[in-house]
Amino acid sequence: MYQVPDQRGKVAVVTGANSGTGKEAAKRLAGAGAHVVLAVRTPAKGEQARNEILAAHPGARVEVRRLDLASLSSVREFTDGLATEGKPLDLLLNNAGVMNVPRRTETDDGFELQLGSNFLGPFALTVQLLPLLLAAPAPRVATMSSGTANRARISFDDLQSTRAYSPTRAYAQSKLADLLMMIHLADLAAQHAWPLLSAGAHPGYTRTNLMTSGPTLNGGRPGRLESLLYKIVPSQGPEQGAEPLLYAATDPAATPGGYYGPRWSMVGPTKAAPLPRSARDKTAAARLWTVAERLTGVSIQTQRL
Ligand SMILES: NC(=O)c1ccc[n+]([C@@H]2O[C@H](COP(=O)([O-])OP(=O)(O)OC[C@H]3O[C@@H](n4cnc5c(N)ncnc54)[C@H](O)[C@@H]3O)[C@@H](O)[C@H]2O)c1
Repeated sequence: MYQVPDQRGKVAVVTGANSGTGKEAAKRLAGAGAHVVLAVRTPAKGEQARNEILAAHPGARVEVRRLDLASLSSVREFTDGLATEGKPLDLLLNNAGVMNVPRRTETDDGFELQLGSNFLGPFALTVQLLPLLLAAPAPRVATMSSGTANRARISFDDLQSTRAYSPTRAYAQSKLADLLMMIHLADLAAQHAWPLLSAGAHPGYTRTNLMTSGPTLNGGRPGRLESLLYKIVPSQGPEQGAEPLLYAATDPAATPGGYYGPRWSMVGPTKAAPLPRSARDKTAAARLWTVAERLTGVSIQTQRL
């Protein structure tokens, strides 16, 4: 089991912290002494997670705040709330995500739902939190991707899947976009000499709500083939699934632009997972960052850094 180093005195935001790997990461950070903000779409579910964390770690500092990554105004409300309080932010864990949404759906802002929730919302969140992150001595942004990013491509000519929608392709694209964001943020940190470390993770096949609330290999209800695959493909619990993300967020050996995977896939978490070839394309990373700035209206130039 990965031992999270002492986090006393640190403030952490974990998105999607009411379930799965997010709840586990929040629990482990709180157990290591961090003040953890559970950033959740449904506050009642966040309160339930908070109670569970407090039951495991009485006296832990855990608070619930509403954040809907599928809404830029909700992201703005969330970051404005933290900015008003002005506490430096040590850790941001971009964990939340939706997978294989069966039919093309749009966010409040007109983005394809998986791109919006998994990438554009987290992009706006990350950039808007930069002033608080850069006020901390050694801030980190850890971003959750997925093994599906390995076979993804960014369709710059149809980013929002308006011409053709495939649940799995749109999910994989959003997770590759997460990796490109992580890489470009690491490059920006180097360029600007920020002390910020940006690293990525993928959990490996993990038994969470993501796997049980509808998503399947074909984006519909699990068929016989999927049900069989779920039984035979090795999977793990959220306790293990959260570890690569926790490693990226807290381990002294994690490196800028590092990418960490599960132990059983023989690539980590103490060793970097191989970055998919498409995630090593720095031109694509810079291009996607510019597209995200245009789509969200959020950029580092408009932040007080
Ligand atoms: N479970 C796996 O096998 C697996 C594999 C690869 C990658 N992942 C990634 O791991 C991350 C965590 O997923 P999980 O497996 O714990 O599943 P999960 O469904 O338990 O957790 C996802 C969380 O994201 C939250 N979320 C979804 N949309 C949101 C929104 N618009 N605003 C705020 N929160 C939102 C959900 O409420 C939930 O708390 C995701 O990014 C997912 O893509 C999971």
